[in-house]
Amino acid sequence: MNEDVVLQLEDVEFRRNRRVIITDVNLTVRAGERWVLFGPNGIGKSTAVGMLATRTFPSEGRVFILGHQLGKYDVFKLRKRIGLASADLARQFPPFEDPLDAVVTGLTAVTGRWQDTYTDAEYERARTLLRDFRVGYLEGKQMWRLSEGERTRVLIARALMGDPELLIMDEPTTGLDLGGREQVMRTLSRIGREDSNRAVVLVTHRLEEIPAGFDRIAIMGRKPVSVEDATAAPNDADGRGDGIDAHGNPSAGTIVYSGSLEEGLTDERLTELFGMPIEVERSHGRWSAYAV
Ligand SMILES: Nc1ncnc2c1ncn2[C@@H]1O[C@H](COP(=O)(O)OP(=O)(O)OP(=O)(O)O)[C@@H](O)[C@H]1O
Repeated sequence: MNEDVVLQLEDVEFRRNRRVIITDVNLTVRAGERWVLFGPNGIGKSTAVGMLATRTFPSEGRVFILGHQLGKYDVFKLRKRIGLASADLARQFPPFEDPLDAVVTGLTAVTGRWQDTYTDAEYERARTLLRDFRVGYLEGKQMWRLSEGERTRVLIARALMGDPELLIMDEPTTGLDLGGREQVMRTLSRIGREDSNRAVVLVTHRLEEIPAGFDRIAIMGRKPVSVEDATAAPNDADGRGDGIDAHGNPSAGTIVYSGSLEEGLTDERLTELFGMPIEVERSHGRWSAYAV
């Protein structure tokens, strides 16, 4: 595989309880690229991220991360090279963990300090990161007491702790107030524009939260259900039950577009994706979209 390929998903499918959640997912992310993974609620973005972060395995297809095939290489080694900020990860911290420890353990990718030890310099870096996100005052507190916004900032600081080759952020601005969101956006824009080989994947369902420097997008939508697999819905003129499979589940999510952000975010594509007329706008370098 080409050396600068950081992530490669080949015909990936993920199934649970007889339901196909995502299918036919193909994506290549190279060193230094900044990607947005975009799509409506429940389409499978976090499911895909679970694989990119080595937390779940595909039911079909192959996932390569930093040159290694998922399932055929030690995930603990891989995790040390990946920075992750996600709500799933946030739930894994022991409730009484000191936020400073939650950040410094980003180096070893464990949740919950146990027998691992860190140097003074590493702790100093963790403190600096906390201060960068204006939550230096959280040192000595307990994770379970943090507000959602504080927890988010701790998570991003942790994701950056190991200077990772691959940075994955799943909805990093969830729960933040306006000031907090804009502050995280500033940091993400800095990461987006930094001159480095770091590959970054940012998951969002809000166009307003695409930071500067992110110039590629993978858009997830529903794969059309084949006529044989569709369930007839009572008021459905063509008797297909749009987007509902034979078990009554929504049809699988897939990547319907990947490439340049500017070419991807069109009125037509979002109108089709959300099933209503949408107009996309861009001002002050930021994107937004409204139903018209
Ligand atoms: N382990 C699982 N078992 C069964 N169903 C699952 C599992 N994980 C996810 N799902 C289902 O798969 C679908 C996709 O979920 P996922 O969280 O990946 O979507 P998402 O695009 O991240 O959504 P959101 O934008 O709302 O966070 C949902 O319908 C969810 O209920």
